[in-house]
Amino acid sequence: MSDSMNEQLAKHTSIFGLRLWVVFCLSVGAVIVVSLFLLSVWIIFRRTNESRNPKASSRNQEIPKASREIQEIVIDHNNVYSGKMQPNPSPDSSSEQLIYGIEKQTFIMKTEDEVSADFARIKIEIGKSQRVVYPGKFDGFDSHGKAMVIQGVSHLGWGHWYSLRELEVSTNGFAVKNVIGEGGYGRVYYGLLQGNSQVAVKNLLNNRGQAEKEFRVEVEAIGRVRHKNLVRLVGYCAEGEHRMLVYEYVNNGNLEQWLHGQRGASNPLTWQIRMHIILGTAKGLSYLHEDLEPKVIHRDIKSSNILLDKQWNPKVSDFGLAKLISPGSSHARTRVMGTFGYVAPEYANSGMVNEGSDVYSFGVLIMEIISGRNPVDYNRHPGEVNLVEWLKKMVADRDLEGVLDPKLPEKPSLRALKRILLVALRCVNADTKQRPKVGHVVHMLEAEQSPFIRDDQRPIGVPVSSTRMLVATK
Ligand SMILES: Nc1ncnc2c1ncn2[C@@H]1O[C@H](COP(=O)(O)OP(=O)(O)OP(=O)(O)O)[C@@H](O)[C@H]1O
Repeated sequence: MSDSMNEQLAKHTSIFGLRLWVVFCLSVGAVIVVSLFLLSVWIIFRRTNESRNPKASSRNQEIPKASREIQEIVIDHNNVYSGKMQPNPSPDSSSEQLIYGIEKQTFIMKTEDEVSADFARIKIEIGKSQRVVYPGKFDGFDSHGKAMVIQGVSHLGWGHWYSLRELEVSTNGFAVKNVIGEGGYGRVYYGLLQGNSQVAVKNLLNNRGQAEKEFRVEVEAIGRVRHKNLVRLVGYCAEGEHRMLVYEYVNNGNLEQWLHGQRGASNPLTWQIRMHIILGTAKGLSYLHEDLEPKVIHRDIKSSNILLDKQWNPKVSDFGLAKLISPGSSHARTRVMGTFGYVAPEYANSGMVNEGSDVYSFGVLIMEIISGRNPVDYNRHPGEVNLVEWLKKMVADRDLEGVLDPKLPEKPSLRALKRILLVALRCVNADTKQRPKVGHVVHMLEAEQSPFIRDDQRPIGVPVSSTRMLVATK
């Protein structure tokens, strides 16, 4: 049977005298090639169609009538990023800065996937949105990313749309005496709006389109969130080239000033306040990582980005570098950005960012809060320059009390110190998979700060009655 089949297959055919089995193989190959060709033609046709008419791809998503205007903005947003890897326009950034994120770069790279993830997210958010949209006032961004604002005050779904004039009046014409801070992306002014609400107005530097990007990232990352431990973005302004972000005013400075600056020198933070700040920061972060979809990775957790109110509640600020990660993705690949000393090693090496990178920075922040030392301090002895390395060594040498900030008014119990050091060390674990989730950190810290503080947990030299006094008076 098989012999006769072989014979048949070996016979010569009329097609160039080729044997039957050769003809057979050639036919199968030809069918495969033609199918692949047709498939690719179909894919190209679909892509061209979608890029010409993005609405067509979302035809099946129901978008409330009131939100159509925002959908237009989304489309323009997509144009601005153009769906391609953006080259770094900063010619002077050295490779060292690039790897370690010593200096903030002027661009945030987005891959095509990230852009479409953002795109999809915004559409979904808009679909869900119950907020009122004021049609006909804001025309979104034109294809060059410039805001097209029709005269007067307008609103964009969430938050308040401020006119430049309104913000000028509230900040005394952006007076120097109103400056409350200055970051890599612009100056921050104190403002008093009509109705006496206090705000902080961040006037974004228009550095090769950076203002536009910072503006969009912050609005996308925190425009929609409300949490006691996150600075609230109350509105924004985009007129002509101007891009401004308007936040709730947080009235007690930032943590860096309290740990390393004048404020803390005369009135250092107590152990309880420090623990309260750590817990609140963890809660804010866990909200970003675990309660939002897509989750938000802050990427720049550091003491100057932790603002404090008079009750010592910490509020995480500065979402200009935030990254959104869609459900199902374990990480995003981005340009390494952040602040030297706080950036997780794997992120610095590979550009892969996920919650673990924030957890690492948070671990460094805990160490900074306990020790009162900067994450990197070149004024110290060689073995003490890097806070994480120094602290690990101190723990290995069993000199736990040696890590405490000498400015602390009173020392904590050894047990409380051990607990918080353990949390910090776990957060900076070199293996990102071994780091805890921030939600877990919150549980660990809450267990530690339970009202039933045992005697051995009481700060050294502090009577029982004052142990629970969390809010110190200044
Ligand atoms: N909502 C706010 N309320 C009160 N002060 C604020 C507010 N936002 C910012 N500030 C002050 O302005 C300073 C500058 O803020 P900004 O976020 O621009 O920069 P930064 O985080 O200090 O630096 P960089 O952006 O370069 O990392 C803050 O450190 C803080 O002291």
